[in-house]
Amino acid sequence: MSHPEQQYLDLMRRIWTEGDERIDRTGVGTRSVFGPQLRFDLGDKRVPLLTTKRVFWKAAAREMLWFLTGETNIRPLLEQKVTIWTDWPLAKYRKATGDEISQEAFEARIVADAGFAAEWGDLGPVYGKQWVDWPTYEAQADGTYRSGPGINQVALLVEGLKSNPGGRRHIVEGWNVAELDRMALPPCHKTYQFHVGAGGTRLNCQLYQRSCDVALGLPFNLFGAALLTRMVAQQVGLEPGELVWTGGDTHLYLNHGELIDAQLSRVPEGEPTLAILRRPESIFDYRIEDFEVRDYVPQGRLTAPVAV
Ligand SMILES: Nc1nc(=O)c2c([nH]1)NC[C@@H]1CN(c3ccc(C(=O)N[C@@H](CCC(=O)O)C(=O)O)cc3)CN21
Ligand SMILES: O=c1ccn([C@H]2C[C@H](O)[C@@H](COP(=O)(O)O)O2)c(=O)[nH]1
Repeated sequence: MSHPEQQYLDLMRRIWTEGDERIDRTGVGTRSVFGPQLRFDLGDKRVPLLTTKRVFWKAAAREMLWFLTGETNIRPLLEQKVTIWTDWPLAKYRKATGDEISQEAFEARIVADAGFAAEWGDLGPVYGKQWVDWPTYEAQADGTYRSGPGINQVALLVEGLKSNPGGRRHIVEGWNVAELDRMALPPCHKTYQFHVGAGGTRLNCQLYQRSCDVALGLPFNLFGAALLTRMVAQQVGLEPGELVWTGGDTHLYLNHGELIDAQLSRVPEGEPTLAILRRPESIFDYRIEDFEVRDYVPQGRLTAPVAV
């Protein structure tokens, strides 16, 4: 049987050799395929964490925990030294002020100055906001609308899986059409659907990712989705089942060639596992210390520039 990671490498090779080339929004250019699928068995604590390069899984885990807090400001991420979201607020700040501040100085200022963070560190109503506080509106007698209570999709998901495991509506959705224009980036990993299988014992998850940066984003997104599935499974008392990942526009940036050549020359080895050390009271009470990755011996780090 081939290593599960081989699916990732095969996808990478297929996009690089057969992908359709185009100029994308960022101006960098991509090769792209549409609609691929990857499947990973999450049983026996297995986790889709790439071994053909070092993936900073703690950054992905901290990002996932940040989503679950409903937070949309990058400040709490930066306080934990997670810098993957800095580029967007930084570009906006530079453009608005003409100040060519360095990334490090911008990040330091977001951490040091709450007022500055409130003004420049927010990404708009992205993932976290939609997941745990999807806005609602209530019609008034005079025909106007006022804000209603937010909807916590994640809490409803956990409740729904417990009360109706056979349900076909276990979905967490990030794509709030009415608010897309206020988001720094419309959600990429936009839909998570959960499914209870294997005679009611296992929790499966399918993630639909409308747009995927295979070299930089996908390694994080796979780990994040597996982590979310594991947390939800633990909360509802199910064994982890399968993670199905489906991509929309699934691409490689043209300036990622060096990383791609290096990674495709490597062979996956080992079987990392993810242990959750504690069962918190709720899906919202996990901490980074609760997660331990074992048997992770990745090959060397590979870096590539992120397209903004
Ligand atoms: N073009 C693009 N690709 C993405 O993957 C992406 C975006 N934009 N925009 C929003 C978020 C931010 N994400 C990112 C951004 C940067 C890295 C990145 O640079 N990763 C490096 C270093 C990670 C680290 O130092 O912690 C890596 O080697 O994986 C990964 C995911 C995923 N998303
Ligand atoms: O979690 C994420 C977030 C973003 N991406 C990538 C996918 C694209 O390369 C860009 C987003 O650009 P759009 O023009 O909005 O599609 O970010 C990712 O792979 N994973």
